[in-house]
Amino acid sequence: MSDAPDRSDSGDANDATDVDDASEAVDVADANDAAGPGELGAAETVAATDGPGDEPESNDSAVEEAAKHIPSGPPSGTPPLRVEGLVKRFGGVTAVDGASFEVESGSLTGLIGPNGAGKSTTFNCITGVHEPTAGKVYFEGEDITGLKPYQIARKGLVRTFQIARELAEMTVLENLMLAPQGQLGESAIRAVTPGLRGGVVEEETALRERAWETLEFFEIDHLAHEHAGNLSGGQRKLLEMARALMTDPEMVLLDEPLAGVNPTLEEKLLDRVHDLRADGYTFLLVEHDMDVIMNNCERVIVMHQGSVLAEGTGDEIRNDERVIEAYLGEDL
Ligand SMILES: Nc1ncnc2c1ncn2[C@@H]1O[C@H](COP(=O)(O)OP(=O)(O)OP(=O)(O)O)[C@@H](O)[C@H]1O
Repeated sequence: MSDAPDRSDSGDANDATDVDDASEAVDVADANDAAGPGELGAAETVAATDGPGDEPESNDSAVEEAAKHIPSGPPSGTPPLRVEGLVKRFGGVTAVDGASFEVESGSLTGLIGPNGAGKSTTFNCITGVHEPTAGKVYFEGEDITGLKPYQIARKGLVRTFQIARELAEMTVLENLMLAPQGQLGESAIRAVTPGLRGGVVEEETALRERAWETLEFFEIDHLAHEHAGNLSGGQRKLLEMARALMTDPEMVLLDEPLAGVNPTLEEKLLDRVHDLRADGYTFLLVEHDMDVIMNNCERVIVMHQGSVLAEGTGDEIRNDERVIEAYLGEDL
């Protein structure tokens, strides 16, 4: 592993052979094992961009210029996410039982609750992994209930996914290059066009530049040619977030992004989240570490037994009798 990132694609052709498997993995119901929305339809993209001799058309000044635009940031406006009366039943188990809440634009909102409260199922219903039994999910005012994960991702609402086995066998750069064809946001394309071929640039080139910028933003560019499976737990988390950011989303859902991450990388990851948030991105964060939630989220939603028990600032939540009771004396 070299510290100086090699911007050529040194990954051999075999590295891309599992892409079809990765794409198929998206259909797996268990989100934790599934590849993220970023892989959909990406097979040709990788095949087309990873051949030997396919050197990136580097233009340092353009890349520097582009880096200033990362992240390019979404427009601000009304609450981007609204969940209304969400219900999800699995047979006789009611995992989510009428949850309703809003996430404000540009906020870092925490979603907490005791084990089994319904947080992950809510995430899965919002992002299309599960179809809700009842209720509605609105994104930017649009009803997205029941849409497929890739359709929701295309609208700018993405989540992080654990790096699946197939993706672990690919390099870090390839993982980012798996952003879906035609799904790179227009602002992402604009961000890499200044000075390049008079403004006419192929999406493939934009995708590569975007991948490098994103790696640099997360400070994992030195790992570009490393197989994802060789990364530490914390580096993987950075990669997972980098992959989510590749499509220039407006809102990112983070499901325990700090699990197993050492304090140094945890700080780096949170710093990046705050940077992105300052640029207008909206985050909804599920995290068991209360200190992380209380120190970083300006708003906290507490779920209990499938519905929303309380909402407020960290201090309000910490002192809410109902919340204290729900956690049965656990430290808040
Ligand atoms: N696929 C499923 N089939 C049956 N029951 C499920 C399924 N997924 C979740 N549940 C149940 O739904 C309830 C809510 O689970 P969920 O994972 O959403 O809670 P959570 O708040 O994310 O919990 P944790 O913090 O422990 O991850 C639990 O009782 C769980 O056992």
